[in-house]
Amino acid sequence: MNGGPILTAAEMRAAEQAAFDAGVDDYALMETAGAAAAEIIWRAGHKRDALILCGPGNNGGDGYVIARILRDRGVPVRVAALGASRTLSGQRARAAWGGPIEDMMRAAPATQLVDALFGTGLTRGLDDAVAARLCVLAGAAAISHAVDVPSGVDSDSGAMLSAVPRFGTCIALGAYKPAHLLQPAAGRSGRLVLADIGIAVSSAVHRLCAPILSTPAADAHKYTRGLVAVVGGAMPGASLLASIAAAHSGAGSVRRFAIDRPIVGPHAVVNRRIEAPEGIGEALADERIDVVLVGPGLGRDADGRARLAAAMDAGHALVLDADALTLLGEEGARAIPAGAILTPHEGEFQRLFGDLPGSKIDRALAAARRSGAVMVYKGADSVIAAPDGRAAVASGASPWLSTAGTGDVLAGLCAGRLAVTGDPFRAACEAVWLHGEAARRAGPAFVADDLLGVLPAAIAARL
Ligand SMILES: NC(=O)C1=CN([C@@H]2O[C@H](COP(=O)(O)OP(=O)(O)OC[C@H]3O[C@@H](n4cnc5c(N)ncnc54)[C@H](O)[C@@H]3O)[C@@H](O)[C@H]2O)[C@@H](O)CC1
Ligand SMILES: [K+]
Repeated sequence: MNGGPILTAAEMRAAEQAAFDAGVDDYALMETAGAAAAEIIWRAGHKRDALILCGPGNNGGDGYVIARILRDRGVPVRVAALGASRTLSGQRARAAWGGPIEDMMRAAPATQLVDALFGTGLTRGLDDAVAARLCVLAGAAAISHAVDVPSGVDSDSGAMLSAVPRFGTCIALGAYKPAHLLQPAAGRSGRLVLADIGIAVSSAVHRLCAPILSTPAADAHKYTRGLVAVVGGAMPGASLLASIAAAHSGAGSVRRFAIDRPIVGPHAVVNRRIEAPEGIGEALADERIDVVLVGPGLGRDADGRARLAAAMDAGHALVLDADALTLLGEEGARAIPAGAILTPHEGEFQRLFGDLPGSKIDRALAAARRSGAVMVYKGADSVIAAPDGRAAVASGASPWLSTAGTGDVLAGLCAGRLAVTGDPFRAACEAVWLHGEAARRAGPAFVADDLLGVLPAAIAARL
């Protein structure tokens, strides 16, 4: 499930330094980076006229290398700079370009725009006039590329420090950076391409990619494939959605303990009506239960609180979602059993953990460490984080997922995959991927129920 390491600016600099220490020449690295980017730009634009914007640092240096290579291939290239080059490699690349250099504020637009103003070294937002000019030039181009990161985004957090135009493509140099996957910065590029610049990079934080799933063993039976219990409450629909998602996730068996007995839904989900919260503990006292999911449709009243307490006291692996997270956030101190999966959205996360510092990745990792649970910190850029420091960031989620009930489906998938794998981090990664894939297959304007029907196909694609 490792779709490529994600490095902060400091980690990237350390990886580059390790390469320099091993004898790699720093200008040679800039030539490699520029050549890799130029190849991607060439494939998209061929001989269409291009304007390359070059900043004062090494990102600008990459820009001069790109300009020279494209010019040598016959592309009509113009270069516009934002002041002088301040790094030795940048100065060398600028000299090797050797052509005219326009003032960025006066340069006319071109069919292709390449933004090599600032990369991982950006320390503050661009001046308003510069940011506005960048937006005009990018908006006027038919094809636009951001080199490493779009200028104006904070590489480590994905925050926008000044106005950032939308680019057709962002070329990540050597490794992904948090800004490539975290919002709002991630939303400023239509396409993300990773360019290999030949240096070794590694991180415990990576981009989420498609999982490899397996079919049940030949001698499997329903209990060896995982038994999920879903504790419902006030709102029947939510726990039913979660239960059916769990049943379609590969788990062997799903039981739902709720106040209602639904008249719809698959007969394969065993529904037991338990009106009094006291009955939950007894229903969960079955050692064959692998995972308990509680939260979707639970309710936040005393009844919901009692059901949550019974679920948490039962001693099974836990998935906590929705109302369970709100109740926990209100109670504050109640210990979350180790090995649980928590699926908070932004508001629930804040209530549980307060204002943690750093990027969404940093916050998810801190919450995982603090609670001992795997975090599925949801959103357009879901971050899955484990207490041991591993994290995965999902990108490209369908915006149609922002509809009622999709969180219940995700929670059910987490529970089902946890029952199958017994590994909370792996289960959470698989669940988030399956959820995104189901949404992609469901197309536009789906309702959460539609995800259920496409889950088997999403799983089939990964067997
Ligand atoms: N370190 C290396 O050897 C390599 C770096 N590469 C490129 O270099 C980039 C990082 O280079 P740098 O560290 O030089 O950083 P940048 O090129 O992002 O720019 C840093 C420079 O801009 C100034 N600056 C920062 N924010 C500013 C603002 N808002 N307005 C005006 N000036 C501002 C800084 O004082 C510094 O001089 C990467 O993103 C990548 O594109 C690649 O060439 C691969 C090799
Ligand atoms: K850039």
